[in-house]
Amino acid sequence: MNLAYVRDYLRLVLLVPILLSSLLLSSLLFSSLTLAQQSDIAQEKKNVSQLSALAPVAELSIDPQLISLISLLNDSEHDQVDTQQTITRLSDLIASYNYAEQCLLLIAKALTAKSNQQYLQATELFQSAEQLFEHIPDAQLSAPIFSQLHHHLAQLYAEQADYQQAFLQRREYLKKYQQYRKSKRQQMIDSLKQNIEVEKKVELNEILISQNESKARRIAEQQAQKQQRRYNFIAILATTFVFILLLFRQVKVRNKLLQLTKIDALTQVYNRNTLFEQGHKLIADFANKPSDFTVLLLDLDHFKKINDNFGHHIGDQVLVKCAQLVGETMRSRDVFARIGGEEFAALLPYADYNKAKAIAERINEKISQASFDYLPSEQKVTVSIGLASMTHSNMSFDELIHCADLAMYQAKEQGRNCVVSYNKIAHEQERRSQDSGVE
Ligand SMILES: Nc1nc2c(ncn2[C@@H]2O[C@H](COP(=O)(O)OP(=O)(O)OP(=O)(O)O)[C@@H](O)[C@H]2O)c(=O)[nH]1
Repeated sequence: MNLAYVRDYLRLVLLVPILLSSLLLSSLLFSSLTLAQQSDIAQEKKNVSQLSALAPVAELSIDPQLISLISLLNDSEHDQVDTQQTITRLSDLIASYNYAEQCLLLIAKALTAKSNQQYLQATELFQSAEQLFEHIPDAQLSAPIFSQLHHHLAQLYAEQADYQQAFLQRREYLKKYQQYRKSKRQQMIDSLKQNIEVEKKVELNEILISQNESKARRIAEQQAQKQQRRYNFIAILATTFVFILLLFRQVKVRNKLLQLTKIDALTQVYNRNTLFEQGHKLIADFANKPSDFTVLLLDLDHFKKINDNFGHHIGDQVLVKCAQLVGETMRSRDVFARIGGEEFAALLPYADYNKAKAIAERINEKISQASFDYLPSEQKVTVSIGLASMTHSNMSFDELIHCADLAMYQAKEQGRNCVVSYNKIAHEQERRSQDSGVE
């Protein structure tokens, strides 16, 4: 009991002189303040109280000049005159400053006072600055530029042997420092996350771009293929067209050649081959189905004289004209041909003797009465015609032609420009032979 009592007593005895000496020191320091400095502090306090009326919550903007001023002051080798001038200059802007800027200006002044070892004044300035903390967002206060206030206050309190306050300030400083580190770390994490997100987005964007490119390439390829198919189709179409054109041309040429083999080049009527071909065919048809069939053989009279007198080319024109005149007399089913030189033949199916004779006489009349522009008017062109009709179905075409030929020669003998029927000759011959037999 006694020992504890003695210990408490000693503590009290030690504490009282410490308190007394600190009070004495404070009063001495206080008295050393100049009147001007006191008025400064008063002004600062007034400004603080005025600004307290406003209460912005969002992070406050800070004049960059203040930031560089504080960092200069934190440099132990700073130019005091220069920094003092800056403080004075920036103090003029106090009316336009927000809480944070006000606070930093106070911190700057406090740092100046502290470096000038005006600890009491520095403490008061730091305290005034601290009062503004309630108007500044917590996140902003954890920044070293603000939180250093606690560090300096801790030093100043320790200097003034106010260890409790020093401890509290130190603790506050560490707390804010931790907060600041934490928020910085979080910021870094957020920034990394953001970077990762951005990278992901960039990657995704690149994938999308490459997908779009490959899609565009695919579309272009498809279009090129489509175009190629179109070209191929056009090429095939053009080739087919040309092929068909050539085929038609070929057919046309072939027909032309075929026609040339059938047609007489000068008179454009059938030639000898066609006549015999058609004649054999008609004879074969009539063998199955007997009907009237007559052949005319025509030979121009004294044609040699025409050639000799007027020239071969005039002879040719006479041949052409005569062929044309005979052609006009033919029926659609008749076959008319030039069998050589100035000799022609006509096949008249379904024509009996009388009908054929009428046709032959019509031909005779037409040619003899025709006018030939290139011949003198007195020059007449006549034709001798031999006529032979089928008398029985066993008669061959060659026989029929031969009979017509005989009749034609008879017509020549009778003085030309006439029609002679083989049937009549045969009949005459028969009658003569009968007469001679009777005699
Ligand atoms: N211009 C021309 N003359 C031809 C052609 N073919 C044959 N001749 C001529 O026809 C003439 C036939 O003469 P001929 O056989 O003596 O008969 P023709 O003078 O008509 O006397 P007839 O038949 O007895 O009336 C010949 O002079 C041939 O040269 C031809 O294509 N063109």
